[in-house]
Formats: sequence, C-alpha cells, structure tokens
Amino acid sequence: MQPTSDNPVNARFTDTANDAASDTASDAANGAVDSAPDSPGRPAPIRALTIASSDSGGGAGIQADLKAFARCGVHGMSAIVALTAQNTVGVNAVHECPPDFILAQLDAIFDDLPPAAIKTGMLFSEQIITTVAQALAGRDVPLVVDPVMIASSGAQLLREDAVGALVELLFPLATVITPNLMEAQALTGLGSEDRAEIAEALVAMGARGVLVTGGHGQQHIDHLYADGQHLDIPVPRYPVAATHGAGCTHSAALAACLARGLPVAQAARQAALVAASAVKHGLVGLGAGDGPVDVLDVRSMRPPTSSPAGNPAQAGQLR
Ligand SMILES: Nc1ncnc2c1ncn2[C@@H]1O[C@H](COP(=O)(O)OP(=O)(O)OP(=O)(O)O)[C@@H](O)[C@H]1O
Ligand SMILES: Cc1ncc(CO)c(N)n1
Repeated sequence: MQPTSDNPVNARFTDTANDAASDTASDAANGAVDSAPDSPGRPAPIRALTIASSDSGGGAGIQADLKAFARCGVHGMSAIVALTAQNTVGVNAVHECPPDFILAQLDAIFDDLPPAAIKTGMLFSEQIITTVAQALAGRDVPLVVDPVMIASSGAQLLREDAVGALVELLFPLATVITPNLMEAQALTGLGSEDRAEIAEALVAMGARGVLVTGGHGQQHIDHLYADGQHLDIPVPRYPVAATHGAGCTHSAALAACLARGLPVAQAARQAALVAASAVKHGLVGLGAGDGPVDVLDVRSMRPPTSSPAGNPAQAGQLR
C-alpha cells in the first residue's frame, strides 16, 4: 500500500499493533463496537509528551498536539505551561502556570509514563523556558522544539525578552527545531527565503537539527538540515483557509514518528504528510478567522451505534 496524503501514517507503519489499532478505528467509524476487551496480549502503546500551551479554540497548541499524536498511533501526554483565551480571530488573554506546577506535571509524567519522544510548543516566557530546560536537561529522549512565536491570527506567543532563553537553553537540547519561514528569519535576522542557508545559520546558533517548514513563502518545501545533510521535502500547498494549528500538528507528528523509532529524515517526511492531510481536511468556516486544521477528519467520523454489551437492540436507547 502506498502512503497517500489522506492516509499518511498507517500506510507506512504495518506492525501488528498498528494494524489492530486501525481495525478498531475503522470498526468505530463504521459504527460497530466489539464487546470483548482487546487489551490482553497487546503491547503497551508508544508514548509521546507535549510541553506547550492550551488553545481554548481547540485548533492549535496542546489540543492539536494530542490529536496529531493519536493520528500517528501514539499515546499523548501533556504538560500545560500556559492557557490562552483564544479563538480563530485572536488571543484575548494568556495565563501562565507557576513553575512548580509545571514541574509537578513533568514529574508525574516522568515518574510513571516516561515518553519515547517530547515536543515543546508555545512556552511564552523566560521563566517557563528556564523551568522546562532544567527539567529536560540530561534526559536522553528525542526532543522536537517548535519555536512558536506568532499565531496565524498575528498574536504574540513568545515574549520578546524570552527569545534569548529559547535559543540559549532549549536549542542545544533539541534533536530538531521546527521554525516556520518567518520564525526562522526572525531568529537569524536573515531576510532570505533560502531555507538551506537559514537552517545552517540556526545550527550555528546551537541547534543540532533544523526543519524549516513549508507553509509560507514562494517555495513549497520543508527543508531539513541535520547531521550535516540537507534534505528538501516537497510539500503540497492546498488553497484552504484553515491552517491554524498546522505547525503544531507538524511538530507533534514529527515527535510521534521519532517516538516510533524512525530516523529524523523519515520522520520529517511522515510529518509533512500528516500536516498536509490536516490542512486538506481543515475546518473552513469554523469561526470568523483562519479555521483550524483537522488531523482526524472529524467530519468523516461517527459515534458507535451498537452497545458495548453487544446487544444492538439496546443501542442508542436513553434510560
Ligand atoms: N496550505 C497548506 N497546504 C498543505 N500543507 C500545508 C499548508 N500550510 C501548511 N502546511 C504544512 O504544515 C506544516 C507546517 O507549516 P507552516 O510553515 O505553515 O507552519 P506554521 O506557520 O508554524 O503553522 P501555524 O499556522 O500553526 O502557525 C508544513 O509541513 C507545511 O507544508
Ligand atoms: C496555544 C497555541 N500554541 C501554538 C499556536 C500556534 O499556532 C497557537 N496559536 N496557540
């Protein structure tokens, strides 16, 4: 089966656990639920962690990350560092979590559910970045750092006085950073659209690997520079007015694929397919601004219609 932009992940991962997961997903989509529990004998799921902020509108941030993890067949965990009061039009307010509560979330996760890969998203302030960097230092886990700076609505998601901390404290810990073109230009001070040149400048600033995403500018390519190798990944550019959360979806899918053990270049190709598919199914018209991407294609899904006890006659009856 060839990977397609509609079925980017399951097309490539053909291990037994994943086959079973996609069987269950298609059963659910068809409205049937098997009465037997299916946990015994199946391996524990692969786990990934997002350290990011909540988008109350459900399109970006933690909410996008957890959906992308699920889309990639990975159990998602989250440490929320800030809450945004946000919709498709803008960000009305930001509320930061206290550092000790961020650490409490991370301790709870690392003590019981150690992740196979981690991504960071909107970290907002120097205090949050310092807290997260201290918690991640010395952990031998693949780390994707998405240097989220500006929302598609134009709102500032990283304070100007926090950029230095992001570069100095988090870039050296990252396996790969995933700026979009404008973030890459802002971080380097380069005005060029040459992603290869900008990626080299970002590596010189301390990042091990750089993936400049392809949603903006003239060229429709994600560009990866890692281990001294350049890779252009051609990406589609759908004329869909619903790209809010594309960057979060992309970096979460990249982390999920690293959690699954893929090499960075292959994970980057998969993440591009996942993000493109999410844009293709984007929820145009949801809200007055740029609608959210939809990595799960929720409009094609339905709740189950037969009862868990396996008695279709009881399905859907309210008591
Ligand atoms: N119109 C589109 N059609 C197809 N894929 C897209 C489109 N826009 C973005 N993508 C894909 O989504 C991923 C993230 O791209 P982009 O450069 O837009 O990130 P971003 O600007 O950080 O996103 P966000 O809108 O969440 O801030 C890339 O792989 C990119 O190719
Ligand atoms: C919480 C949050 N994270 C990331 C983005 C970037 O899309 C956003 N708009 N909101």
